Amino acid sequence: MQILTPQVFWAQRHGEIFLRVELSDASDVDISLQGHNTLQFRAQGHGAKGDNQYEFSLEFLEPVKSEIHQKSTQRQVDIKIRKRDERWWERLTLREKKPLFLAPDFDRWLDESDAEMELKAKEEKINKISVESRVRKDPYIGLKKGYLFMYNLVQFLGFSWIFVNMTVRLFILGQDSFYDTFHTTADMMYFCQMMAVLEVVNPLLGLVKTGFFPAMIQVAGRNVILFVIFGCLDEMQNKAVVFFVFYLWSSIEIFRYPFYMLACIGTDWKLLTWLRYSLWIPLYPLGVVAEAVAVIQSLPIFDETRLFSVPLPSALGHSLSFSYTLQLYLVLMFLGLFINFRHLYKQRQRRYRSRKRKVH
Ligand SMILES: CCCCCCCCCCCCC[C@@H](O)CC(=O)SCCNC(=O)CCNC(=O)[C@H](O)C(C)(C)COP(=O)(O)OP(=O)(O)OC[C@H]1O[C@@H](n2cnc3c(N)ncnc32)[C@H](O)[C@@H]1OP(=O)(O)O
Repeated sequence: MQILTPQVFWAQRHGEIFLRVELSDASDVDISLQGHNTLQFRAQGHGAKGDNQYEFSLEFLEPVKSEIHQKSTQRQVDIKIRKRDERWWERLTLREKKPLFLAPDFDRWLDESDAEMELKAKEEKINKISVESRVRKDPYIGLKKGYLFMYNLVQFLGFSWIFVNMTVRLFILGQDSFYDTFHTTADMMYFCQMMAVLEVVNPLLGLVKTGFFPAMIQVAGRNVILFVIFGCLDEMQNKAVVFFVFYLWSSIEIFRYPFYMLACIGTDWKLLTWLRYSLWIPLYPLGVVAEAVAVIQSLPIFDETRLFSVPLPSALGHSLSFSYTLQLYLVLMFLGLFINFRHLYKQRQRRYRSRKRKVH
């Protein structure tokens, strides 16, 4: 019987070689590896020269792994071989001159960059599945999401009430509304800012990805202004600065909390996301300036009332006014502004960089 060579088509990926042997109804298929890189193929089948014994040998460019996957169908024999080192080969065979029976398999053919993209897509899919399965493993995920959703909803309603109340009063009373902001909205602001302490607790419990430090600066900074400067000094409560501080705080929160609520249910509204990650740019410095004005206005009042002053030994004078602590706090405020401004800038970059990557 005449021994012939079948037509063989090939393609590669970074880790594998695919061979397609054009032999129908193949039987007695014998595929073996000699050394680390020479494949021997022998089979009985129907090829270009009819029913015959067909065989070929291929000496690969680089070593391959010993296990060979083979599948014979009515039309062809498919062979998959793993490369020993996962890298792109510039050709299939050690000899530069390609054997006549060998041709590219255009059904499977990819050039190096396309194969890399395919590899990356596969890796991303595997990562996504492993992240999803990790997430699915958390039995309390529903409870955590439910708690966060409710927390954000309550804060959203609280700050919306303050914002709407102040806006309506501004339209009706004009500038006069500045002076009784505290008396009309303080109870709700106390409630919202006390609840906001949870924003420091949540990252500690691993419920949100927020940094603990930025959240602490934010909550502690506002609560000093609300509970110490406005809350403890009656003289501060009817000043116009209360209006500006409360208005600036609530202007961001009526967008930030609904943004978080949507995040809890896996939804994202482009405009809301943009507002959450952009409004702080003018509002944050304005807020810090308004808070600084409130602190400066309170200094003479603390000096006069001696509230929170620290008694000193008589040799050093009467007592140390709390206004000195507040002067130090003023410096800390601008340091806090810098830290949180940088944090928010990074969050914005991260959000828009990762979104751009998802689009392409
Ligand atoms: C006595 C000691 C005193 C020490 C302090 C001294 C310094 C004081 C200086 C204080 C200056 C304060 C000035 C300030 O009060 C002025 C104003 O506020 S003016 C108004 C403008 N303000 C703002 O715009 C700031 C608003 N606040 C914030 O943005 C946050 O509080 C802040 C911590 C600053 C940043 O937020 P965060 O880090 O959380 O960023 P993200 O929104 O991107 O969230 C990160 C990821 O976590 C998820 N997340 C966060 N929280 C929740 C939640 N409640 N529910 C659900 N999910 C949440 C969020 O979705 C993000 O997830 P992902 O990355 O998957 O998108």
